[in-house]
Amino acid sequence: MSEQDPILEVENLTKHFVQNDGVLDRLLGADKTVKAVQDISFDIDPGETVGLVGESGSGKSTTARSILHLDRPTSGTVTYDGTDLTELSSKELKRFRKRIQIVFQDPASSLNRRKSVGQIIRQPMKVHGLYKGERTERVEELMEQVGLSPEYSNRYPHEFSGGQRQRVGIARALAVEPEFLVCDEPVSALDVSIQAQILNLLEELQVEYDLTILFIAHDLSVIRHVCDRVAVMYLGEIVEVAETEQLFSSPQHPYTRALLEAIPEPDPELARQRKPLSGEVPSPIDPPSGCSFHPRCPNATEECRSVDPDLTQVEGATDGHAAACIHAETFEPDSGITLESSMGDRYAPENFLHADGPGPRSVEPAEELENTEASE
Ligand SMILES: Nc1ncnc2c1ncn2[C@@H]1O[C@H](COP(=O)(O)OP(=O)(O)OP(=O)(O)O)[C@@H](O)[C@H]1O
Repeated sequence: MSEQDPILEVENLTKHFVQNDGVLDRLLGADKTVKAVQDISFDIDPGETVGLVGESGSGKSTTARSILHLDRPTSGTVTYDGTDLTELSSKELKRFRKRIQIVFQDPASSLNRRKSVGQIIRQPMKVHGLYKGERTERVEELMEQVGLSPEYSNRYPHEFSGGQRQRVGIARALAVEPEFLVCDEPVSALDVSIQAQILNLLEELQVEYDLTILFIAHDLSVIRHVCDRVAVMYLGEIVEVAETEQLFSSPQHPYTRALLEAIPEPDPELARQRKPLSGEVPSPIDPPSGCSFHPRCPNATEECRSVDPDLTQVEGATDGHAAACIHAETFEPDSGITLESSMGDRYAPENFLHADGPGPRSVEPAEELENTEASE
């Protein structure tokens, strides 16, 4: 880890949503509180890529939106480069957003279908009053950087494949030269054959733009080849943090172990030994007592029903490897799960690095469309 000050410091961040099922609930005061994010803390150093991983509903997107203040946090602070974002007015926040941009999961819904891709990429420059008189050239430059031919700038999102639309989403995020990129499941909606290309592209652009990245995913095998450090989220809480290789070689929290077990294993013998996690993430309206993972945990004891381990109290929580589990130290150091032997590791270096050549290439819309499957 770098010895510089963190660029982003998230401290005791909490985001609750108030939900009611209609007018009657409102009148009766029967509002429910969705505890989407519960008192989480973590730092990101300049130039680092930190992964946030967890099942659907664990609070990853809400964390991202709260960091960007697209949703105002209920409590806690988000400090970016020494500025407490919770203190900023809406106008100051708008100015600030030039520095932090987001790439969304689903490029089909996050791009305005009535605008050409050129207009879409140009929009953030207009909002922030940048590149006046040079916007057309900047759009062309960005399209080339993300591997799209500028001659297609007048085409509309539906004329592109899913992978190409995500390239447009990335160009839009980079249009104002941000320092920090939040990538919210940027490849989850894409066909597997396209995922490595987009991850490659992000890796190249990270170097070019000197970016710090918060990378959100539910798939640990994506995280492994993209991130320096990982925070694992369950039901609104961070349950384990570690440098990436450490997390994979000696996961400490039973939930992290379960996520590793969930990675597909082609060898039937090894697949049989896997113990996939049963059940679903409980409702954040009424989370379980004690350790919130205890109802699904294979190692849970009576104590886990009442004791709620606080990650921030665990040694190494800010600069090393820490897990919020009272039994963490009793587990074997090695999980025995080898991703290298698994087809689940489709992002292994030989597949991942420069899967589509040494640099971003210009792709004809039709060419990549042919390579994508019906899922798009
Ligand atoms: N605006 C909202 N109002 C009420 N509840 C919400 C709202 N946004 C999110 N939630 C709830 O908060 C919890 C966390 O959702 P969130 O989208 O952050 O999880 P996630 O880990 O990003 O999952 P996914 O990958 O499915 O998006 C979920 O139970 C979700 O239903």
